[in-house]
Amino acid sequence: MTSADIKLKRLVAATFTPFTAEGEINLSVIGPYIDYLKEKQGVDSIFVNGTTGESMSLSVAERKTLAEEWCQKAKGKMDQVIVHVGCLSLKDSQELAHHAKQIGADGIAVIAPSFFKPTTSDALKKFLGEVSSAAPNVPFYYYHMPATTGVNVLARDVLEGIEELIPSFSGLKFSGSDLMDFGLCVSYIQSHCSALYGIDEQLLAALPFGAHGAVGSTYNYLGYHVNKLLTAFEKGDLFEARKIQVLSNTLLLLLLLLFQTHLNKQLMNEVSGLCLGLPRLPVMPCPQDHSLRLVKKFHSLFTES
Ligand SMILES: CC(=O)N[C@@H]([C@@H](O)[C@H](O)[C@H](O)CO)[C@@H](O)CC(=O)C(=O)O
Repeated sequence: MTSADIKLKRLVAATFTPFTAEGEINLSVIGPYIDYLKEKQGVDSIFVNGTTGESMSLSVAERKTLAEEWCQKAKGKMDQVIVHVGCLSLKDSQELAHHAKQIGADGIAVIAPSFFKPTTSDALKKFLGEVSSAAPNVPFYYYHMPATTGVNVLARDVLEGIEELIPSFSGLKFSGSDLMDFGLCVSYIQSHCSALYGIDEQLLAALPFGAHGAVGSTYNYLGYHVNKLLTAFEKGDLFEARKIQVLSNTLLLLLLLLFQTHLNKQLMNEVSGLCLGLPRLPVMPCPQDHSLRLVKKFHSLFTES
């Protein structure tokens, strides 16, 4: 049995891209980062070069180098590495998809292009199909994120008939707040496919709709706690599950009030002790007073209780 036969479930950390002080990608942190996720957060799968990983600010060459390192260092440690290969250019996406296949990625994910936007589900499906044709046997995930891409096509319309176009279709990462659409996607997909929810602050609401797991940035530093939320939900202990969701949302409320990718990354730097560096422009570095407030909140909620 290969990892491709194993359904993607539970928590998947959307990883940050480590940068050096000079703003170059920093491969040396990736090994320790994977160990940290596994040992301290109980996270067994990763989603690399996504939104949290600032993929759209990386060159194709950087994305390849990073994907290679993540896959190599994750071998024998992580269950699955999903490489996001979506780009504005179909050619770039195909090149990354083909590369992901060569390096043995467990899956690829593709977000809708957001400059020239597909305006119909058919146009979007055609784009996704063309990307997957560059890596035909690699499990394929559609990455739905309408608020960020501005592509307001219902996910269930994208999924309709997708297996004919993409035989390797394996599921979707749904980073949208329309739970009706999400629920319909869950009921539509085949049993070997995964529906992964991507708005961390609403995870508990997505579980009764049938989410098989979740992909998100906060599982980098809250994985340990959110794993307990999943277990509580599975046991039917909604009181405990709600308690954990509210605790994590109390932190996220502050994060969202001040939100920018920079803060999220800074929080991960502080909590994990890893040196992931600053984000890349146009994302600005985190003002120190914000980061101090956030770290204080994190400790008061999660380490002092
Ligand atoms: C807009 C955004 O960054 N969304 C995050 C969430 O995990 C998000 O950070 C979290 O829900 C806090 O708002 C993920 O959906 C993104 C993600 O999984 C990725 O990095 O590809």
